[in-house]
Amino acid sequence: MEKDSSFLFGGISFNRKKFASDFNRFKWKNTADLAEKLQLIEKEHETIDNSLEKLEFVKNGKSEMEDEANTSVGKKRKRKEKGTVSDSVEGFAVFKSSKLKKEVASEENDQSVNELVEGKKEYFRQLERDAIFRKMHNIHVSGSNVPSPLHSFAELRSRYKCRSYLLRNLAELGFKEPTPIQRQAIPVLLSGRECFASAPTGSGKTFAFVFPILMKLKHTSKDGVRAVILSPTRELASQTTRECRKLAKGKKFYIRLMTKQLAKSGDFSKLRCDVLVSTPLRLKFAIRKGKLDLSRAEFLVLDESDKLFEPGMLEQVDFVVKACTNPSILRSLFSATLPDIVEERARTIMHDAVRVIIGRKNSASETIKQKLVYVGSEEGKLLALRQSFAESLNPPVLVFVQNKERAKELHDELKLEDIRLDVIHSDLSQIQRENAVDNFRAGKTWVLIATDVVARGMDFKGVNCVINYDFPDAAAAYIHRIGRSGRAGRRGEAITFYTEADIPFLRNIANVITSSGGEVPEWIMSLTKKKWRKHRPRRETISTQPDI
Ligand SMILES: Nc1ncnc2c1ncn2[C@@H]1O[C@H](COP(=O)(O)OP(=O)(O)OP(=O)(O)O)[C@@H](O)[C@H]1O
Repeated sequence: MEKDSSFLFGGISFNRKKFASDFNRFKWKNTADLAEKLQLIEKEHETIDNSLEKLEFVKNGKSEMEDEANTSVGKKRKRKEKGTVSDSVEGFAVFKSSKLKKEVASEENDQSVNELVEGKKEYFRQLERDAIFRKMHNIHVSGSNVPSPLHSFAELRSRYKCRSYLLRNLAELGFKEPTPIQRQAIPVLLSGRECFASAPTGSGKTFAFVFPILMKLKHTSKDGVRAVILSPTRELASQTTRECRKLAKGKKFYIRLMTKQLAKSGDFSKLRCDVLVSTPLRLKFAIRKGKLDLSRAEFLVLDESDKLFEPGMLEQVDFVVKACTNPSILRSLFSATLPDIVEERARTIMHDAVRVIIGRKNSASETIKQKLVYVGSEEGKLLALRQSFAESLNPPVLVFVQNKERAKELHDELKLEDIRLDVIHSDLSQIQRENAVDNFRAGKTWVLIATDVVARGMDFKGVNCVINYDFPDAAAAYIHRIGRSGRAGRRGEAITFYTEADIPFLRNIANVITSSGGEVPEWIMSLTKKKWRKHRPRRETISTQPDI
């Protein structure tokens, strides 16, 4: 396990007045400013180092700071998320200002004390470097002893002895730099720590959990399942399996998708499986029916964890979690939206987990231009959609509706037009759903009408525009739907139609828009925020055809 750590100052409060000079030293505005501060800090180390050597607690080999920090770990979590002065740097300022004034012990030094002092000095430098680096990449962490973030993929070899095949595969995929979530979540998992992670849509969370699994597995399974990844939909499970295979290319890992056939096949006693990707229901079925044994699983990932914790899925997830009985299993939760309630629930099953948040929690990707469009009525929506297609259809476009009935209606309404159109919803067969996804991916379909079955996790490259034909039923649904566009740093667009029925919930979406840098009219911001449960109003039919 790694030695690097930043928990020491996790909970020390910071008096800005008292330590104004220290505070100003760490008050930065931009990346260039940060680099300058880094240099400044390096210079100041000499003075600090000299003083450090004289401290009694260092001589005694006992870290008073650790004790001090341990008493208040977690207190600053809220403040951390706001992205104020980075935690360890802040703590360092406190330490520097208070400890240096303390009594100084005798000048006698022996070699072991020197070594200890050297170790401490390097440790502080590392804390500062980590804090600054995290600040630059908008990474917020909490938890004890958080491993240093990755500066490059090459570091995976020097720090973790990463196998060449993995680095080769990353290069073949065209990945030059780790994304912020990969920079922090990969070291956390590789250090054997459990993890809650939240990062914007399209920011590379899949590889952030797949990579450490493949690295840790090393050899192919002789029997049993070694890693389990749960996804809320079949489409996402299938995509994750494919991504996992891409990264494992050249290595004979057994990476399996729990299909209906496999779930029904019965005898899992001889199953060799390194990574098993499944929806919770299929896995529960397989455990029950086929006596699939997960007792040796070393990893459990709950992808789109907030969705998995919703009623309806929670019971199945709970069943799977309980079936993974290996006491040293590493569990991790990933999602672009991670409500506090999910974290609280998850904490009950996790041990000493590290929390990694990229940017602001529960916000949309900043690369998406978001627009709200008033359409008055259902009829108005159809007119607005036709008009937008006529004026500026820029495929691929995803159109989200409230339910499968409405998906069918809108498809029927538009299918005779000169647009390559398709539809996906849960009433279609597995093959039909797969074809719809494949054709959209391949560019054969220009416009895909969809329910929320493809709202989460699906990585359709280059979706130019997401249209919320029907207003989403929650802020999280909005963030995930529009996140099918603007992925991996690309630009995207999201248009949300709203009618009178949706106005009470407009402010919630407006907040998401403003928190990701967008603008909304003043009158919307002055609406009161309505606490929403699922907003699924009864809507008039889309169909303009007379009933026969
Ligand atoms: N380091 C990287 N450099 C460049 N592209 C990357 C990198 N890591 C992942 N990607 C690409 O970014 C895209 C989005 O990744 P991914 O699907 O993992 O996002 P996500 O964060 O899981 O999104 P969502 O919240 O919607 O599930 C994918 O096409 C993936 O191949």
